[in-house]
Amino acid sequence: MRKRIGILTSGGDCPGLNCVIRAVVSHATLTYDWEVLGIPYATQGLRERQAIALNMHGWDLRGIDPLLNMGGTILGTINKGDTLAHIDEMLASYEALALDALIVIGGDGSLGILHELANRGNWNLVAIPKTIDNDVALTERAVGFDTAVNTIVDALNRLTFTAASHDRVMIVEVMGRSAGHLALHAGIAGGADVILIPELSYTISRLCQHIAELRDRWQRKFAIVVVAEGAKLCLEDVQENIASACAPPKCGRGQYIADQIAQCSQNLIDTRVSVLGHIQRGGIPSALDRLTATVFGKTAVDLVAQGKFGQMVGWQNGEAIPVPIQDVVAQSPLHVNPQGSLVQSARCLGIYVGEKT
Ligand SMILES: Nc1ncnc2c1ncn2[C@@H]1O[C@H](COP(=O)(O)OP(=O)(O)O)[C@@H](O)[C@H]1O
Ligand SMILES: O=P(O)(O)OC[C@H]1O[C@](O)(COP(=O)(O)O)[C@@H](O)[C@@H]1O
Ligand SMILES: [Mg+2]
Repeated sequence: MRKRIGILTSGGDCPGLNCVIRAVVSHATLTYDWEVLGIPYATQGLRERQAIALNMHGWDLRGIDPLLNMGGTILGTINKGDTLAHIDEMLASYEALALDALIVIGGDGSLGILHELANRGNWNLVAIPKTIDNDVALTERAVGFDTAVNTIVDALNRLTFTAASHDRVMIVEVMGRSAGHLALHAGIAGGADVILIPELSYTISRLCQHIAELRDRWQRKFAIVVVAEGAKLCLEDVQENIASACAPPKCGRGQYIADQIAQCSQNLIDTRVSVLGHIQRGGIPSALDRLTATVFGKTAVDLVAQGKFGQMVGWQNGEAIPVPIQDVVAQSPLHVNPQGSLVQSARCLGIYVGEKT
């Protein structure tokens, strides 16, 4: 009998999701002649028993396939809601939709939720990692990360020239509440002077000293500071700043750092803050994200064909390979290695990346 598979996107959106959907539908249809149902809004759509028939030519515009380079997800997604409260409805939907398997595209949080559901319902689940945070374990790539890094680097390129023209310290706040991969990759590639990430706490005095040194020792009158939204102060600074009017989490990390730099320099240093926000989640997927999405989508369909369930498609040593979802969930979120090559290279280039651990 003709197989029927479901596909959904879950968690924060990112560029490249539509490219995964495109690959899954194309391969499932062309190679296996399966029926593919798109489930809108992740677990919410599942709970409401919604499904849209996806076929290879349903979205053609004069032969153009917009899914290759369109940001976001045509299926919609959610990153909030009490999944456990509606577990029975979701389990019943999988049965009612008569799915032979479900392919889910999600980050660390979504995979945890869907893995739990799959266990309870005995579902045939295959997962594909996506996240701009790049914090999914057991894979060297996740869809969306490369595009987000490029978006930040583009912003840093622009900000560098205006910072230099006005001798300003430009503070750029980027996403990453618990993992600093995005800030670290984009900061190094974009020529930042300071990169502050959740994994390596920083002190205000060392930060200000670094900025002062750039000016006094190297005659660099401007500076670029990249700060992850979850960057952490050293414990002693946290105590000292507890009563401050603008201390995280009361105000954003970027503004807090700008205020501290202004204070350290008796307002001699002019600062400006750019919070990149959801700009980092938008845009046309990069070539690398399109390639990753395509290979991941194709491999997920093959895993379904081989009956290899409970697996996530991971990227290791240049190849897409299956890794058990339960191991991924147990080891996620994946943090920056404080002793890793990126942190060491940044330090050797004179970038302040927080205190040594
Ligand atoms: N289907 C869902 N239903 C409810 N909450 C969800 C769902 N998917 C994700 N979330 C919430 O959103 C957060 C981010 O999801 P995640 O899959 O990690 O996305 P991202 O790719 O943005 O990292 C999770 O930690 C979880 O709290
Ligand atoms: O879209 P929202 O709900 O504002 O979420 C913002 C968060 O989503 C992300 O882009 C993706 O990560 P999460 O796994 O936390 O959803 C984070 O970098 C950011 O902190
Ligand atoms: Mg996540």
